[in-house]
Amino acid sequence: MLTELLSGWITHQRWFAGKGRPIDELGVDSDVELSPGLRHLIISVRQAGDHDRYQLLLGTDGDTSGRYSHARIGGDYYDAVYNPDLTGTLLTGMAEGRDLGPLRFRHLEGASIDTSLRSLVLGAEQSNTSLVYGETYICKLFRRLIPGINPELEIVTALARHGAGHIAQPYGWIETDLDGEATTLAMTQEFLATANDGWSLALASVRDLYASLDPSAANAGGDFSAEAYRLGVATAEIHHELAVAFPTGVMESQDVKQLVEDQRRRLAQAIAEVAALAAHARVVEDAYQRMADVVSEMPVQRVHGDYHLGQVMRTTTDWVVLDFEGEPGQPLAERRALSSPLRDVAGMLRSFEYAARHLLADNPDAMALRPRAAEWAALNRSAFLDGYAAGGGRLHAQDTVLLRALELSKAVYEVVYEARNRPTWLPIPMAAFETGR
Ligand SMILES: Nc1ncnc2c1ncn2[C@@H]1O[C@H](COP(=O)(O)OP(=O)(O)O)[C@@H](O)[C@H]1O
Ligand SMILES: O=P(O)(O)O[C@H]1O[C@H](CO)[C@@H](O[C@H]2O[C@H](CO)[C@@H](O)[C@H](O)[C@H]2O)[C@H](O)[C@H]1O
Repeated sequence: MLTELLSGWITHQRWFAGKGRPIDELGVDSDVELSPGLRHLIISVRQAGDHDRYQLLLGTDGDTSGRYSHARIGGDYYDAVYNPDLTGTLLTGMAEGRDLGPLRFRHLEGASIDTSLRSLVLGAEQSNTSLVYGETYICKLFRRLIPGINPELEIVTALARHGAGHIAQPYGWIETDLDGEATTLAMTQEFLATANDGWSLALASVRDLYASLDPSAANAGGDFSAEAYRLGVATAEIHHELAVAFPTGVMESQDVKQLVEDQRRRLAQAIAEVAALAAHARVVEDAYQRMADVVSEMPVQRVHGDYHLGQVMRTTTDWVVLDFEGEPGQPLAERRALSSPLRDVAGMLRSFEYAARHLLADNPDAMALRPRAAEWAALNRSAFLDGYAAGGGRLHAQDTVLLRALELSKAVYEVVYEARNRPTWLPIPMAAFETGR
């Protein structure tokens, strides 16, 4: 039976958020034939009181033995995102503004979409699945569905309307109604074919530093700091554009204290899930307390919300920011809430730490390289912050306290994320609580 096959298969998918917990029930909420051999499913997964919905493209043309055996779900079914003979229907639907049962395919006003292009699945570590059509479009299928308009679509279309730079142009989307709310299922954007993502560029620089005889991060051939500076400038500019396109506000002391309480609750939840974090609770608590004591007025606005080196791409001319979705797994209201732009700054600073430390794992010279890793992270941290200030980003004296608390808060989130998804990476965020910064 299809639901049994899906229960066995879904737990092995990178984007499945309920790993490690048994599935109590899996049901099909919506099943729409998009074209012969291709069905669009929305499924409900119930686990220990939690209810999550996911979408998938189900290939039913029986081609599971050969080309799509790697995507086999079971029986004659497979994950049809891998079949370019079938996925063209998504582009055609958006280009033509089709309605198929409960599914609505839409394009932006004036956008013309080339429907002849064939897709490939992007082979990235992802929470969603992206299809690249030719070298022109990227269509991201949001796997785990949260009722409401996806913040990515909301933000990118608003920024495009304001003529903002630093974004990949949006073309179209697919939506349906979930719990009575219009809910984004997929979104198509310009594919930046010649760009490199920040994570690979940063790792190339770290690799170069570790291999070089010159012990200084600034002198090594793959110095990243000029890019970190430009990224800081671009980040400040995108924050400015977000502040123009959406409402802004100032959080008063009382609300800051409430925010700190929320962070404390998240820390307690994280400790309940990852016991090793308990040993570091004091460091995090102290930083949160300082935030509650010192931060009296905090400017807030729409932000990226899950900003890291994997979310930014260097084109030949500039940095482009992707994936304005916020932290996957957080409730939509939280992801859309106004927040300090320094949350994004903190996210990127954490990412420099990740890049520096990632290549130490399994490295026989790890002990000797540790000071270089620290130097690389410090150099790029400071270049990014300089760029952020130069680009008009707000960074004042009291912000040091806020930034520290936000960095540790992000590290707490990362501990849970890694424990669930990549346990061997856990030491990277754990190290955040040991440094004396
Ligand atoms: N518009 C784009 N052009 C080129 N590559 C992209 C584009 N959007 C995403 N990517 C690639 O896909 C990766 C993951 O994209 P992202 O939007 O962060 O997905 P997810 O939400 O699943 O993490 C990026 O790191 C980048 O390599
Ligand atoms: O990009 P996503 O929206 O899927 O974000 C999630 O996955 C990220 C990893 O893919 C994760 O980011 C963490 O690992 C990165 C290196 O892979 C590192 O650069 C980031 O600083 C670190 O937070 C992100 O937290 C998670 O939400």
